[in-house]
Amino acid sequence: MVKINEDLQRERDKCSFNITELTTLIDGGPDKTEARKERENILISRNDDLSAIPEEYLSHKEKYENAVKNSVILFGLVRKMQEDGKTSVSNYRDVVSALLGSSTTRDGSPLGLHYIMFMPAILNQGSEEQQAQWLPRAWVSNIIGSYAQTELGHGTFIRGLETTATYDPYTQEFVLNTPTLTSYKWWPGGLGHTVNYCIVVAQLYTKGQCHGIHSFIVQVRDEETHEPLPGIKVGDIGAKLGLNAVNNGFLGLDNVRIPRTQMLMKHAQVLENGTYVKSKNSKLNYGAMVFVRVVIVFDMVNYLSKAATIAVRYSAVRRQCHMKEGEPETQILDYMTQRHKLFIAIAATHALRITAYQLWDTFNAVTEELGGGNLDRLPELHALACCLKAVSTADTASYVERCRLACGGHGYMHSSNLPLTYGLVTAACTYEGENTVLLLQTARFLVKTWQNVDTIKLTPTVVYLKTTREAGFSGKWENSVECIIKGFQIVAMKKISLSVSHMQKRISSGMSIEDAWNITSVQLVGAAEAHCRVIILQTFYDGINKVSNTLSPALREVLQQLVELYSVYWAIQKIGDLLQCVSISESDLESLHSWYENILVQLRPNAVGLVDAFDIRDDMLQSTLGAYDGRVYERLMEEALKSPLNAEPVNHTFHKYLKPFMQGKL
Ligand SMILES: CCCCCCCCCCCCCCCCCCCCCC(=O)SCCNC(=O)CCNC(=O)[C@H](O)C(C)(C)COP(=O)(O)OP(=O)(O)OC[C@H]1O[C@@H](n2cnc3c(N)ncnc32)[C@H](O)[C@@H]1OP(=O)(O)O
Ligand SMILES: Cc1cc2nc3c(=O)[nH]c(=O)nc-3n(C[C@H](O)[C@H](O)[C@H](O)COP(=O)(O)OP(=O)(O)OC[C@H]3O[C@@H](n4cnc5c(N)ncnc54)[C@H](O)[C@@H]3O)c2cc1C
Repeated sequence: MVKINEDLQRERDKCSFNITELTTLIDGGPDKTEARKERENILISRNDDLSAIPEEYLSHKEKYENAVKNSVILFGLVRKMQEDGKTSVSNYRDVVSALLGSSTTRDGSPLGLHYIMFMPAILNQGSEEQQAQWLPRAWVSNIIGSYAQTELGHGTFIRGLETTATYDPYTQEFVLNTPTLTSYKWWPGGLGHTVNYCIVVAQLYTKGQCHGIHSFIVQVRDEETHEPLPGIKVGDIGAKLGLNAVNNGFLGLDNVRIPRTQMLMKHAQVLENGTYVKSKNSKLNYGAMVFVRVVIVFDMVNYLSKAATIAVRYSAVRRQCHMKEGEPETQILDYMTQRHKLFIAIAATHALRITAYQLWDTFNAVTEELGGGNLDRLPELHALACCLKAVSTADTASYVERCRLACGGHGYMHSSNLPLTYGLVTAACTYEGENTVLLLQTARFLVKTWQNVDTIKLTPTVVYLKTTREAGFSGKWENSVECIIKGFQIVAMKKISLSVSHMQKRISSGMSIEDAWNITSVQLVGAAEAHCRVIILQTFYDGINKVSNTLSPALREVLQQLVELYSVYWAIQKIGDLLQCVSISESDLESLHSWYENILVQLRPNAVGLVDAFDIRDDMLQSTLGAYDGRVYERLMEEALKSPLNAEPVNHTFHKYLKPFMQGKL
């Protein structure tokens, strides 16, 4: 029996609520908790077979080779789960995300894109026949694919992609080319040396006309030998800030021919004679990106809960300085500044989780409507997915970095798992749509909505644009969560309204629409962010209220404290906006700060219980600082001893360089 650190045990003893009750709530029910644990048992059952060398000591090439070995073992387990009927499309998101978040794919997996984008793209954009042809083999990984959209010259502006797919009616084939250096595909995960197929996004030409970008299934390597096929130039793009096991690749195509049936044809088609049949909406071709933006929000929740668990447990174990002379050294968690750094990460994990589920439901509902030919809610889904992807990734990157800093020097160690975690989440600010660009997409939707606010039926997420303008809406400020949400609604409405009026003034004074948009775009990004904050705050508040009656009083109380903490934290962060838009007095401000301090005090005894409830086992957490038993110092030393430098008492460089240098001979 492993001894638990005494401080950590004391924290657990004083937790006021039932930790299992919260874990069950997070998972969505006892059956879901059980299923998750069973999946995790399966995932860690092969841990002994996985390479145990810490990744950070490996070369770029070794990292890749190690990642392939480990990923194959892990995804092999997923295949086994599929065969045993333990996975279905409905729980696939959880299965794959648990796997990608697991210890052995700590720095990403070269097989990830196959599950995250290759298969979803075929599901989303392939006709029924194409799905029947490709998915069965992809599902059991007989073929492995990637998603090749971004090029050396263009990532954001996908209408500007240069790769071409020209239809040849005589052979009924598409001929694919990357005619310039800037048209080389650049970034796709697993493309370097792992996958043998990929979705290539290219400009479609038929009968001499360009019809914009479409997706094609292209085989890049031989299924037996894995050699690149004729006309294919493929390789790894090199070392990156993080995700170094992902094997992101480049791809050049020189007159590569594929059958007509390998253009994904659910929404648009090219007939045998080369006739182009348009999609109902060209943006349906962007469906795979919308799906991934939705799952990224879930992914952020996983990483944030890990970082919070590591930093909170460590802060309970770590003692530094004396708050009062004569008393033992203080647990750093007792410093209010430390709680200020960490508790927001706990609250945000819950806020983002509830919002991610809501977004997932919207995505599924809209996808079903699209299937029936109803495209009405596509713009709202796109606007929602864009801003939630942007804000959840930016916030998570900043909270994870706070958690890392909150662990002092030890947070800088790879073995804490905080640097790698930061590397993973900060990548998400860029991939799948760079965050500023995505916020501008949401702003575009908000501007249009605002311009027609009195004439169109408003969808639920933007109804506040109208209600906030009704007489008496804001009322007198009081320090309550409801009032903060109303305050944020007014801020968002005013930011949108101001951006629109500034743009209109510029246009009236002779500026082009494009220039007016560009000059106003800093405000527009602020408006989109404010809108997103309204959505997260409201969804979190409603989500907790909805389940409140089903909870024990102790858990209800602590969850309400988290909702309060999240709201007050953001009210203080955005106090300038509130002061500008809402009548809030100096004394309101003072009591807002006192309220915040009170919640930090109230939450203190439950901090460790709250992160324990995330129920992340040590095998998944992989952190010297965050393990359940709190043996922080022992683990740090154990990990240090794994450094290859410690394998020999004297390194050969002493004799070769240091000694001659010290003797003045070099
Ligand atoms: C089998 C089950 C499987 C289950 C699997 C389970 C999975 C398990 C999960 C496990 C966890 C894993 C976590 C993830 C890890 C990720 C790994 C890393 C992956 C990274 C991959 C990548 O990184 S892959 C590349 C992504 N690369 C972009 O992301 C480019 C951004 N760039 C744009 O996306 C466009 O370029 C941009 C800006 C919109 C302008 O596009 P554009 O120029 O064509 O459009 P305009 O701006 O002119 O807009 C014209 C009108 O189109 C409207 N509109 C635009 N887009 C629309 C849309 N999508 N839907 C609807 N409407 C749309 C717009 O709102 C306008 O509407 P309106 O006219 O009415 O105002
Ligand atoms: C780790 C990682 C994995 C990836 N995986 C894949 C993959 O599997 N498949 C794939 O196809 N791609 C992948 N990508 C590529 C990714 O999708 C792009 O990098 C991303 O879409 C951003 O595009 P960009 O690099 O062209 O940035 P740019 O668009 O060049 O952005 C640079 C700057 O310009 C600004 N900017 C650009 N356009 C505008 C505008 N219209 N208005 C205002 N500002 C603007 C941006 O805000 C940013 O500050 C990956 C990227 C990373 C980092």
